[in-house]
Amino acid sequence: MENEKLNRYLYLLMEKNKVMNLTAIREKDDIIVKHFMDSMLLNDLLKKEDKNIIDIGTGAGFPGLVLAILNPDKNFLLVDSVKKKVDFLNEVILDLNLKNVKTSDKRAEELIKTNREKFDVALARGVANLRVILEYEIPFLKVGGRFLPQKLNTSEVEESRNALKMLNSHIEKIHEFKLNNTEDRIVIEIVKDKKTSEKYPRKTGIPKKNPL
Ligand SMILES: C[S@@+](CC[C@H](N)C(=O)[O-])C[C@H]1O[C@@H](n2cnc3c(N)ncnc32)[C@H](O)[C@@H]1O
Repeated sequence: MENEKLNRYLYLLMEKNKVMNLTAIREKDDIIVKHFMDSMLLNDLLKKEDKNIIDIGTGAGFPGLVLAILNPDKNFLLVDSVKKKVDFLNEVILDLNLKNVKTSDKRAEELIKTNREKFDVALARGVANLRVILEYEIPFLKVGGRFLPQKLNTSEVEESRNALKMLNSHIEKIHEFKLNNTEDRIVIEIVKDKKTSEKYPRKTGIPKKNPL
């Protein structure tokens, strides 16, 4: 059942990619490894009690839509500020009859106004530097919630110390994976310790222009 849905999603992605630039990765086997398997690395890090999950800058649905298919008992909000990408996500959600996924084409800095401290888990893959995505994501988390950004290595961790402090969060663990038994991948497990000041995230564009 899940496999059928993942296959259909792969098919819809490849079809749409012929007419619009959803992903620069075009070969089927590469899409399976670099998008689908890479997203699945997160699955074992999700806990039974994680019910509400947000994926900011999801693009064509990675990692959020893959995880939503694998976890029909959890609610996912997939966010991307590019409307045509969200239109594609909505087509897939309708086609696969997914009941646990909602979408938004707002920027994170706008969407926060109605979604502050509502999520158990936040996700981001390939969206921006760790310092920047911390400011986008931590305000959406409940106290005790976890942000699980995917990165290729730990090079952005040191310069993110100030952002972690300002956002009352700490790194709990760095999880190391081998994608397809070859490429290194990491997931940084970040826990929110206390409420986030209402001044974060700052206005649209500022987190990226002038990171914490
Ligand atoms: C490089 S793509 C990565 C897409 C997907 N996560 C993946 O790994 O294939 C980054 C996406 O983040 C979106 N994005 C960047 N900043 C954003 C923000 N502040 N709010 C919402 N979406 C944002 C962009 O529109 C873009 O589609």
